[in-house]
Amino acid sequence: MLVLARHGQSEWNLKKLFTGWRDPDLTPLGVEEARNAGRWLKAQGSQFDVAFTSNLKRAQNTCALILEEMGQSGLETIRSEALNERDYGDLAGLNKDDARERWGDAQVHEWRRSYDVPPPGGESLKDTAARVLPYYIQHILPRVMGGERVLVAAHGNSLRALVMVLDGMTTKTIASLEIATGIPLVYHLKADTTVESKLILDKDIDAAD
Ligand SMILES: O=C(O)[C@@H](CO)OP(=O)(O)O
Repeated sequence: MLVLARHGQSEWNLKKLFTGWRDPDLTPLGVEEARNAGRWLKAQGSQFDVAFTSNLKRAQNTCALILEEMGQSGLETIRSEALNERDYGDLAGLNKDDARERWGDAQVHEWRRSYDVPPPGGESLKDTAARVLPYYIQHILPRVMGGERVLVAAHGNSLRALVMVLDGMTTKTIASLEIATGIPLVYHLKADTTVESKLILDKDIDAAD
């Protein structure tokens, strides 16, 4: 089992600022989203053998809150900057609405969602994939294929890079993929490492207990 979870809402998500490698913490809502993700996973009967997260605190804290809700605080947790958010370069810290006013909707959308157009001074999704995928193949996938239940708590664009490959999306269809904060994606893989099943663990799942 491989569970991908984007961090809960961050302070800069709330302020609509490009974040990238900057390191804001979760908002109170983000903390609640992370805890809910843990509750839903627990209600589903899931447990983990290892967790991976980035070098940024919004993902690390999301990881810790999920594990805490599952009664698994202290689980082996491996941090790597390979799982960090896309580096937003010169856009980091700018307001997304202000950026649209300055450069236009189409240009800003291209920087945010195209596959291979990098924001000024930053990484395209292709550049992000060039560090996320080797890390996935070398460090995460062997543990999933070894039968371990693996949590990856990371970021919108580092997870888009991974989901693109898992779901067999193209450089065009990836442009419309959005990953919501705090909604776990639960994958089971076949022996050939392709996807057997995918469940989006959202609020429709009954987690009353
Ligand atoms: O600002 C960021 O780092 C990311 C994720 O919040 O934004 P976007 O959705 O624009 O890629």
